[in-house]
Amino acid sequence: MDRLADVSNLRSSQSQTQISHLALDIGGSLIKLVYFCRYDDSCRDDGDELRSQNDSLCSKSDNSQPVLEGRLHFAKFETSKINDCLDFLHSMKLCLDGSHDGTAPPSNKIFIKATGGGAYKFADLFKEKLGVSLDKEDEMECLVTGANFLLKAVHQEAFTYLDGQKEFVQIDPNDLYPYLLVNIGSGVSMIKVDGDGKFERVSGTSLGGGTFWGLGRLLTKCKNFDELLELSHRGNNRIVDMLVGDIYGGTDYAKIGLSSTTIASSFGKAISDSKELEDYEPEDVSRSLLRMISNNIGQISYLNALRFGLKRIFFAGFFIRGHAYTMDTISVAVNFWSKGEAKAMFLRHEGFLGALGAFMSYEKQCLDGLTVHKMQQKFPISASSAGDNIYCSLNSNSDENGSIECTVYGT
Ligand SMILES: Nc1ncnc2c1ncn2[C@@H]1O[C@H](COP(=O)(O)OP(=O)(O)OP(=O)(O)O)[C@@H](O)[C@H]1O
Ligand SMILES: CC(C)(CO)[C@@H](O)C(=O)NCCC(=O)O
Repeated sequence: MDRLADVSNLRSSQSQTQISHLALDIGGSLIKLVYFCRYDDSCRDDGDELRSQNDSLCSKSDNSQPVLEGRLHFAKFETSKINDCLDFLHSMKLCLDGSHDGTAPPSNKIFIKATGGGAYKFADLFKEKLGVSLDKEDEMECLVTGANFLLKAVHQEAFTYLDGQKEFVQIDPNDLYPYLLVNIGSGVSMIKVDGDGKFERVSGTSLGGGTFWGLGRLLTKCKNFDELLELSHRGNNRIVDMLVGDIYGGTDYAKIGLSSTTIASSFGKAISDSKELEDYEPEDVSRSLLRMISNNIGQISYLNALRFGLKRIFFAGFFIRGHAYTMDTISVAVNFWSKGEAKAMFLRHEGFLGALGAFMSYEKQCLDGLTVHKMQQKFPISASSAGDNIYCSLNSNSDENGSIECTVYGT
């Protein structure tokens, strides 16, 4: 599978840096990792590595002095290939167990923050293979913490996408709430967010990314997710979908606001007796499926936004993959149903909300402040917990392979 960063690159970058904190989000389809690599030469403390949560992770320094400077890195693995992830983590062993400097804590004291269902399902496997315990954090809470962090602290994190146009949205951290967070993973969660730690999961649907990938694999014989997405670029859904015009003899049904090109029934043309699956192009099937799932999520999201009077909807989760057609379809659905009242927005770190939230929970417990910054520019922003300082921006070329430069400050 594709990975955010090839494991060999990750390994070579590790040799120059030290991984001091790591958090995992183990979902139904993908495992997401967020880890902090300190810059060796800028580290102000004595170099404690990832340790037990009660131990020296909580390094302190003088007032507002940087205690760690480095980069937040992101990586992902397929959950079905969890052994690749375990191998990768095993390759961090030197950092994890502190054996390089003789400060290794007893293995039963090593904790890694983890969220998602896999934090429960695979806890024994992590213990058995790596000797580490997973310190479980609630999935919804992590999603919200991750979203709030990104939206408040990372410059140019949110954007709209309509008619092929991507536009970054300036978020005022003092005027962020309330909003609807729609996380499209294997399944979909819709969360009304009212503040830091103030949220309610108001809806969800099982027709999500897992449905697109699962049905798409069966129907097109694609071997991986990217191949399926790639196919959808080239397809024409009108071959598979039944349009209003197909039913109305080529005309609009203007009285109820439906144009002839509106999809009346996803996959509706496949009812034809004269065609079997082999007679359809996989490209067209993939496009129709992507449109069906994206439309449905866009519509349910809008209805939930309407239910609670929310004007802003942020879409996240790895289903999106920054894919133009997916974002366009979701945006059109929100725009269509809300008659232009509500706005669909997307996040650059779409798939890492949960892992970031789990990472931030180290901060709640012991780090005094995670500060993310860009060399040239600093944006002072109040952070998720009182007293913290977050200065932040994102390295401008950063996409899903991106890392974020940051500093952990002591107060
Ligand atoms: N390389 C990939 N391999 C498999 N699925 C991918 C890939 N890239 C994107 N996806 C899509 O992303 C979805 C998973 O997204 P995400 O990682 O956000 O959710 P998850 O945490 O695995 O699921 P859940 O939260 O429901 O447990 C997949 O179902 C698929 O639609
Ligand atoms: C079960 C979770 C929360 C696991 O991440 C997710 O896959 C989900 O929100 N599924 C949708 C379940 C539903 O509300 O119908």
